[in-house]
Amino acid sequence: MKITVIGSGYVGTTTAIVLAELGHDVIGYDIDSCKVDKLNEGKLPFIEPGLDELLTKQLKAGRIVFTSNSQPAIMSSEILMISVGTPSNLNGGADLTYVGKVLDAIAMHINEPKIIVTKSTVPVGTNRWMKRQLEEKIDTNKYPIEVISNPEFLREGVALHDSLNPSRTVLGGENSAAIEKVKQLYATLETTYFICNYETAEMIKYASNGFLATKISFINEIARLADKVGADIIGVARGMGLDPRISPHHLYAGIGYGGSCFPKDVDELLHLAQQKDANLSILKQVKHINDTQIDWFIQKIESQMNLGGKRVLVLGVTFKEDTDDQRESPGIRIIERLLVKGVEEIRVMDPTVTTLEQMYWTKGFDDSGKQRVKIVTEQDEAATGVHMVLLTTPWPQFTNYPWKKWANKVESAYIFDGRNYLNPQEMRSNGWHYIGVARGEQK
Ligand SMILES: NC(=O)c1ccc[n+]([C@@H]2O[C@H](COP(=O)([O-])OP(=O)(O)OC[C@H]3O[C@@H](n4cnc5c(N)ncnc54)[C@H](O)[C@@H]3O)[C@@H](O)[C@H]2O)c1
Ligand SMILES: O=c1ccn([C@@H]2O[C@H](COP(=O)(O)OP(=O)(O)O[C@H]3O[C@H](CO)[C@@H](O)[C@H](O)[C@H]3O)[C@@H](O)[C@H]2O)c(=O)[nH]1
Repeated sequence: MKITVIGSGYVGTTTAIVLAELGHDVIGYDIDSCKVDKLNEGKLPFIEPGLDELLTKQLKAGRIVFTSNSQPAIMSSEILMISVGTPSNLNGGADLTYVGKVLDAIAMHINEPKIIVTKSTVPVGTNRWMKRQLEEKIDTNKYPIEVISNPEFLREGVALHDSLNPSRTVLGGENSAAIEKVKQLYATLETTYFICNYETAEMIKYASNGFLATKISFINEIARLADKVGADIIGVARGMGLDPRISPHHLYAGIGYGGSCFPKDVDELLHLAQQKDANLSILKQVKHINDTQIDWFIQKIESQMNLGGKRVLVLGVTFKEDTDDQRESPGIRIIERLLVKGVEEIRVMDPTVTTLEQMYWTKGFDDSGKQRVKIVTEQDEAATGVHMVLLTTPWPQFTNYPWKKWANKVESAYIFDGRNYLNPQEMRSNGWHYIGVARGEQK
């Protein structure tokens, strides 16, 4: 089948490449011509393990091409899959500007009947609204259109695995022929289809993210108590997770969830609840716990030493490992907090960052603040003279860092492991004072 994937970001690029891998003819369309040029040269505009090899393979096979020209992108395919961003508005609701622009482009270039598939995460009610918008803009007697909601559940860092092995394929819509056609896109994948109406499909996506965020905030709150009573939160989560009704997944305590999805999707759910006069009291708490988990971690550091005037090595600025995505990253939030606390110098190590310009600042720190931040790429001298090391992203590389050697070069050998990633015994035997998130230190 011929498909145009609109938006070549993390989701759109992955989806386009995977659809090509499934044997379809794919056009990736994005308004960002730099991104498009890169992709046509076989270079990914972001880091996602395994995806670059597949991109090269599919470009060579001629099954995929990228364009920033909307006209051929829309005219060439019967199926148009939307995967543009839906970031948060200031009021917490999702911003549908990009989706609206796509609808305008479709209306402008429509030349045949089309099925519009919504992969972007859009608020409940949006697919129905999209259909109405298109029906207003297009002569649907001449060019009938159908809209199908097909929310995406991939995780960054393992996007290829998740796309090739979907936990489920949710299809929301009103036209069974169009739903059948979308099912054919995935015919060679093993998946369970869940067919429902628009609102149910949209709600499944938000409720799934809300629930996963709830698991994380739940375990983080339990960690705060575990920390006071000397229980090891890793053991607690493992023991809980042995019950298949609980499961061990998304039950790792740390410095809170980040990324472009959980924070924004929890906000949108809360926004919708407010509009509809419903009280999502659990999710309010989930957000609150996540927002304050970094305060809790900073307090833990300050219970050991003052931050003012200290030199700190921060390991990790991406919101999780195996991605270069820093959106809503807890590591960045910690750096911003350290600057406010008056640390003298912050050294940052992250496998995806080599210059300060690559850091995704959120609070608009002035240059004097940023002057206290240095990107370090060489392991050897990274820890020389620092008062503490903070691990903020669980990059596998960090376990192999020269911890023993570093312990002899630091001003004081304190490691605060915000992801419970390192082995406390090993770190202690390497000469470090190890403090994790509720790792069973006796009070
Ligand atoms: N990132 C994830 O892990 C993930 C997973 C599941 C669902 N989602 C959802 O998928 C959507 C996309 O997320 P993302 O992380 O890929 O976003 P992204 O910001 O990485 O990519 C969005 C892309 O859309 C392009 N774009 C914007 N307006 C356009 C237009 N009018 N025409 C064509 N292209 C346009 C942008 O240039 C950008 O390249 C969001 O709704 C998100 O919530 C994301
Ligand atoms: O037990 C856990 C699991 C995750 N995290 C953190 O939570 C955030 C999100 O992690 P993860 O869910 O692995 O990554 P995302 O790529 O944001 O994927 C989520 O958001 C996507 C966008 O909606 C969905 O498609 C996915 O199903 C959903 O897992 C990251 O900061 C993680 O470090 C924890 O703190 N503890």
